[in-house]
Amino acid sequence: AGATLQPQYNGSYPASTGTDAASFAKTKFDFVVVGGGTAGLVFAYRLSENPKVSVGVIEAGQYRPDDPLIGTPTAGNLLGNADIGTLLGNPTYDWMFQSVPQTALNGLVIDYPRGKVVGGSSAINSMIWQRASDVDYDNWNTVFQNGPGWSAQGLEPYFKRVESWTEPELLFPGQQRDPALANEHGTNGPISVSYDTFLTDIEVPSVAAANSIGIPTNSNPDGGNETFIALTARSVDPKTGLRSYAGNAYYQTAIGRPNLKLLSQAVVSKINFSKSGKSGIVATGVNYIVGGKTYTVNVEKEVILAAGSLKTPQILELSGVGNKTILSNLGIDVVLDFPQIGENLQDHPVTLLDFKVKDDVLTLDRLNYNQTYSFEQQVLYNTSASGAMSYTEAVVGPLPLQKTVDSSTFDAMFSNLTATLATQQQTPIQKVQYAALESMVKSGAVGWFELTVVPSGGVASTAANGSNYLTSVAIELHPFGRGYVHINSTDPTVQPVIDPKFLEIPWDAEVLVHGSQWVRKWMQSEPIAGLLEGEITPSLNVQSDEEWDAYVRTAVRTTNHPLGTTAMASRALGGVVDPNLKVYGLANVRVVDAGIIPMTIGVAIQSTIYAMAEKAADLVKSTYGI
Ligand SMILES: Cc1cc2nc3c(=O)[nH]c(=O)nc-3n(C[C@H](O)[C@H](O)[C@H](O)COP(=O)(O)OP(=O)(O)OC[C@H]3O[C@@H](n4cnc5c(N)ncnc54)[C@H](O)[C@@H]3O)c2cc1C
Repeated sequence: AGATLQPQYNGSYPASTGTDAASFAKTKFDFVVVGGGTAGLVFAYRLSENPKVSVGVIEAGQYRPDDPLIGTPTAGNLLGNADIGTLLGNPTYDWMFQSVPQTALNGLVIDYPRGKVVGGSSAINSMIWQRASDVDYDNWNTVFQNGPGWSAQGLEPYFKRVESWTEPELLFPGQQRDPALANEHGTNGPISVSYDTFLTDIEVPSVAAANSIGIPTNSNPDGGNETFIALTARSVDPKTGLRSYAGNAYYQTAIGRPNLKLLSQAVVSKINFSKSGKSGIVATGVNYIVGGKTYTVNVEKEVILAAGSLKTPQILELSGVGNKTILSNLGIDVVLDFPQIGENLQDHPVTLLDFKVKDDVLTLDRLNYNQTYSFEQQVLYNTSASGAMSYTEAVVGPLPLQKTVDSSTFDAMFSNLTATLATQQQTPIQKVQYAALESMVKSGAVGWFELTVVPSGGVASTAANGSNYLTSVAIELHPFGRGYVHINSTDPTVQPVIDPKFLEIPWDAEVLVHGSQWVRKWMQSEPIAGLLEGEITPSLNVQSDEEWDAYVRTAVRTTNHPLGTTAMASRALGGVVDPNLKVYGLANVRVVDAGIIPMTIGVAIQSTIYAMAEKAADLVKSTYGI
């Protein structure tokens, strides 16, 4: 039994997208973009708007237009446990990286899904579309010294440029129809941004329960203040019900341009450099592997690295740009000693709580065990792009820490934090980050931990057939932990070593402990409490702070927002790219992906990445007057 979606797309994919490995190598490109993912495709689309500019994109994954697993919102991601296939953990779509065993999590290994398909992670993500509070972007200007172009105000036109926004039909308890919300959004951009038109039985009572314990509804979370509970936007086209992502919204609409070529199923292994000219270290082209054979494509102007925060550092290191000790140990010739590359890895750690929901309460689990319902919903989706198959997570709530812990707990946590940080050796960038974080958390005006609720089970524990569940989630938005990603092999197909160092700073564990406790309290509040049979995971056996701490350390996962590994910051702070996204010390290499974000922001990161890539395209266009 299960939904009737076809498990795999059976159509024939173009073997390539109008090019092949050998002819791509012979083409003259002004820009070679490494990675046809979220940011890379935005950049390629914008640069190739000018027919005189030639752009070549190299992507490791396949081109899968019209794939229902990618397109159908509920299909590949939320219902990953159903018999309709899954995007995550499926090598056709996912690099399926894993972290090293986490020291503070008793050796737990964290799964790191990353999109490996045209569209990158935007093809496999959960489609939540959020904008952070102004302070998070203003920090890029002030704290990281990138200038006013990188601030909330400087980025605003780019957020709008990305979007075709449709206002919400449904409203949550406490939500007003705020005209200011429309002013925050664009109406002519490639990505369709909309809101759920279908809810299960648990979202509205969850929001009402949060309201009843002092968390108001935010009617305009995109207006510079992300905090409190809100109906979140999502990257779904309301007319077709399909995921709107870099693959279909950007690349597919530009596929006919003769000056844009995308080579799929090709893995970039290194950038080639020349040091002989007077311009310093100049990228001359890149090497890529197709079918075991290495090809070289030359570049006229620039190499744009857009392989994502976990792969761009690997490509730089394989090319001789990185920490000289790591490179020399692997026998790689050092082109540029750059120890900050791959450092400063940050992410949003998360813990989950599963609750059993009463039998007559609708959750998405019904799609899994009730064939009549799932057939009905499939027909509804196919005919009107609506219903359960069109669902994405709707409830988000970045809460200031002070809303979830009392002032004496906050003070105790804060003094422990200060004591921990005092014992640490900090890099220049950490020093300014920690000072900014301390002042942000003390202000009580920034989201520190985010709640969300998923109307299905099997997320934290295995769902029994025929039963209904909800999973509520506590996400830490501004952790102090800093990890790294580095190579330990010269083989470009071997995944780099990923160590997010989750919860090594005790404060980060305390935030998740108190966040999880708050989530339990939320679920024990009416009206959501009346719909629940009880807590399954971790169960009411877990009560004391120590028991919660032990649970959290077995249950941490990533929210899939790794960033910061090629941080945009001044050179004095140890930044890797400058405000034009150029790698310091290299004449013509830029990074345009999540790696440039210097510090975690208080929301999911995709809309920020799209906006950043739009801005990057403008910067490059103005550099060359194109
Ligand atoms: C499972 C999941 C759920 C998420 N949910 C959300 C959400 O709901 N909301 C939100 O805002 N964000 C979400 N995110 C985060 C967001 O989608 C990503 O942060 C964002 O898409 C990353 O964009 P990017 O351009 O940095 O990298 P990517 O989009 O990952 O692009 C990198 C591309 O480079 C390619 N590549 C890498 N190495 C090579 C190589 N050597 N040669 C050739 N090609 C290469 C990859 O295959 C990929 O296509 C989620 C992410 C994941 C993985």
